[in-house]
Amino acid sequence: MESKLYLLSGTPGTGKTTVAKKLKDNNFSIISLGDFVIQNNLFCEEDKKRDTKIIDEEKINSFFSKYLSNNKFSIPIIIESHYADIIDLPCEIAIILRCHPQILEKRLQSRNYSPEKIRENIQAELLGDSTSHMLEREDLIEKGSIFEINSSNLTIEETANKIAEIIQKPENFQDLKAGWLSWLSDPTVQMENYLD
Ligand SMILES: Nc1ncnc2c1ncn2[C@@H]1O[C@H](COP(=O)(O)OP(=O)(O)OP(=O)(O)O)[C@@H](O)[C@H]1O
Repeated sequence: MESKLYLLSGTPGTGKTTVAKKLKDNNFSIISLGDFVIQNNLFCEEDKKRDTKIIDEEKINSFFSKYLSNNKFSIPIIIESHYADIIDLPCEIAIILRCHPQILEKRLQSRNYSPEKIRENIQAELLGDSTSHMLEREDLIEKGSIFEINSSNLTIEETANKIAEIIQKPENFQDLKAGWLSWLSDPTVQMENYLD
């Protein structure tokens, strides 16, 4: 039997990589899509202005699909990336990590990101871009299997455990179905600090 696929998305800095490392202990294989793309050079062009490379979604999907067929996985696979939604193979569940903008700002500052890059990422989190992208996946919407976790006040371990629990029994987490969280209507978010 083929291994089941799960998607873990969220704005950079929300904790996907850190939490995914913990999930390895819960018997999941982890694939960091960002590393996979770099290792296999799955880019189509360079955005010189933003000093970044543009990913080639078609190439990623065809390469990834071959990679899964050539490597037999015996345990479920979690694909983590802020663009995990682009994976067009059948997936069981998608989970989006969310983080309070003020906490995210501190985390991104500690990465020495430029003020523009921090602002861009916080705006993406404020607007729930990762959730919106995932909600374009009709297959997952039909199954009602897109969830959001607010990890702002959770430890890394608690976040990892919550992910494992959702995967095990999604029916117990109806309250976490995508759309429940909006920073835009949260009075603790100082919107004027982040919007242009
Ligand atoms: N509850 C928490 N869950 C996840 N990360 C946390 C938590 N509390 C603090 N952190 C810290 O936040 C940072 C998250 O960074 P991480 O690289 O895991 O984010 P990411 O979402 O994978 O970012 P990117 O998309 O850029 O890879 C880490 O330094 C981690 O230690």
